[in-house]
Amino acid sequence: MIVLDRLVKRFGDTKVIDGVSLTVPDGAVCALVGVSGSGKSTTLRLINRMIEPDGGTVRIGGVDVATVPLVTLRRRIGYVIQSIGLFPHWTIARNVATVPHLLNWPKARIDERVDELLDLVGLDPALYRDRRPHELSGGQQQRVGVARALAADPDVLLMDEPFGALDPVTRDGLQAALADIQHRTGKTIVIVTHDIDEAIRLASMIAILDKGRVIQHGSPRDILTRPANAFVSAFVGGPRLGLRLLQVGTVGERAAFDAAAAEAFARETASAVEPIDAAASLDQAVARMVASGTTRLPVVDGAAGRHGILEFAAVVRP
Ligand SMILES: Nc1ncnc2c1ncn2[C@@H]1O[C@H](COP(=O)(O)OP(=O)(O)OP(=O)(O)O)[C@@H](O)[C@H]1O
Repeated sequence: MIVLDRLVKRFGDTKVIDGVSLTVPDGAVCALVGVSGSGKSTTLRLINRMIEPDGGTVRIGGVDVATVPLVTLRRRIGYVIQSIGLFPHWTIARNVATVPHLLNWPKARIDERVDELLDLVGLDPALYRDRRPHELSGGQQQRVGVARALAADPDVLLMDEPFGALDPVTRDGLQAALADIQHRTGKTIVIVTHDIDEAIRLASMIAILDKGRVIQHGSPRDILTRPANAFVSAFVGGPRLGLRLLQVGTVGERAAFDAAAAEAFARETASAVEPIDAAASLDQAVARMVASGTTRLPVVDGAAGRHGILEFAAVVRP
């Protein structure tokens, strides 16, 4: 668990962090969102002591980070930034192994770890291990940045606009890869983004910052359905609010599972309509409906062992 307690940071006369308190549970993905200059990056950098606070504390797993030697802290906290910062003359393997080298791991253990991590971020070790950074695309380099941050198996991953510079297709791919990595490793992740859609897609909790303060935090659904004030409402809402609400709702919540629905399921699947998983989001369901020109989809709820049907009318019901 990461606990930020009444953090304050001044640069000159300006208080850029003004009493930030926030608790990020183990295994959560917390997105810090807000407009430019609201203090997102500064908050992130206070967590791993890239900068020191003027007031307040950061505790990770109950330990005040101010009491932990910096080398130990860097090992326990992975850090990924937008501009990647790979060493250009080093191979990809050497870049990924930056921290294990510092820790003097034996060569065989380093080699094994590098291959495991390249696999994890979706880069074939045999193809990429011995290349230099300039022989990779921006998206591939960013994957290497994530692998490097995970090298010493940190409990916490801090990410500062990691996908900001990428084209939408590459960004989608990397967001999915990150969600998968988080699912498999259970890391606690704090990610800075100014993109509320990225936050909704990746995060289990969102903290909205404005002028160095957390003005609201909660699940993506809470933030969308119960914005604390007009600022949050304008920030998360606008013309795309309806589409964002679809992202935080699941098929299972809106599908019917009674006897009639089970019969409709059988009819639809008999005519070769592919069922959708009850855990899928409603925007995925609507996308499928639009693409296949239908207003109903058969639904499989694997967890509860039942079949049902999702009608478009149930999706748009308030
Ligand atoms: N080293 C520094 N010296 C002086 N002022 C700084 C320093 N770092 C940040 N600031 C100021 O602190 C405020 C918060 O900056 P921060 O980078 O945390 O914002 P942000 O929300 O991450 O913004 P962005 O989305 O533009 O990256 C800004 O007004 C910035 O100019």
